[in-house]
Amino acid sequence: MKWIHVNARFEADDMALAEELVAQIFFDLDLKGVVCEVPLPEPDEGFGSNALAQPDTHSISGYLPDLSTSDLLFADIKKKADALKGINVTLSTRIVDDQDWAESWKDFFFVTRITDTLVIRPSWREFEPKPGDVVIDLDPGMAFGTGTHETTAMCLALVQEQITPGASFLDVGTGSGILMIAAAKLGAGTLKGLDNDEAAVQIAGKNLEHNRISPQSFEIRCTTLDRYPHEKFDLVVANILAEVIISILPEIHSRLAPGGRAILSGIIIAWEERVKTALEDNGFTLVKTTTQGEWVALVAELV
Ligand SMILES: C[S@@+](CC[C@H](N)C(=O)[O-])C[C@H]1O[C@@H](n2cnc3c(N)ncnc32)[C@H](O)[C@@H]1O
Repeated sequence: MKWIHVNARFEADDMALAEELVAQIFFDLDLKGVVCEVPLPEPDEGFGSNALAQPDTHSISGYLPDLSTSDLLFADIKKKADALKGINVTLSTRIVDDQDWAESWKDFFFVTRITDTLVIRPSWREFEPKPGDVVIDLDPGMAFGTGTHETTAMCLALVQEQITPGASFLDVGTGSGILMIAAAKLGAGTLKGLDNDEAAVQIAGKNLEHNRISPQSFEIRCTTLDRYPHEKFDLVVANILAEVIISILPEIHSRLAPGGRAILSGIIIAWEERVKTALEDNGFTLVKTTTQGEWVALVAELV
């Protein structure tokens, strides 16, 4: 089958907000394989043949099936992109084969050291770990969560910092399962994850198995938190948009064990204060704030 690769290059004063708004257009119109391509610093030396070209501009890409209705959909993307205030979007398209697009995003995913000891290794790249390294082997497929996005990187570092041996862990919006794998390798006891995207649930399960996480120790469901059983967890992580986080704070609250903590990420700086106010309104105490680029991650516990 043929697909139309749609690329939206964009420029704005607030690039994080622009990324979110342009990506939302792609998600709303149900484009497949949506990825954000962000210029990254050059990968570390020593990656040798792994060091492939990186994007030099910010862009969002996605795929439409090449059907008779595709022109209408593309016109809709253009109309919505043109309506974004203060964001200059340039759209381009090209026809590709199914096999090409399923693999093309891999060129932009490298071995990434998140903390002194926590490393993400894409399953198709080679890496020689140092003594003490905790390595997450990942093939995110079409699910979000490669570790290179600031929101995920902050979550990973905070999971490493906040996890206690044997802790029960819940990942709300698990995507590729990257945070569950990190939690398992850093000593969590039981691991539960959920995502409202069935494809993510499948990919996450495969990634946990690939990392030799015992199937008895984890469970991943396709659902939302309001429909999730009322179990208690020592650590709950949610890397979702700020609006969603605010709406599920009561659900998170009721699933925290005494002394438990929540790591909340996916919050652009413009939303930081609103999330902090919502935390207070919902009976949480803020423990820590971290920032990377335009993104904020918060750690909170019950009052
Ligand atoms: C930003 S990604 C985070 C993925 C991964 N946890 C990480 O940190 O990289 C958000 C994930 O949440 C899922 N999601 C979005 N809204 C959700 C909701 N209301 N309930 C459950 N999952 C949701 C999406 O499908 C996506 O996989």
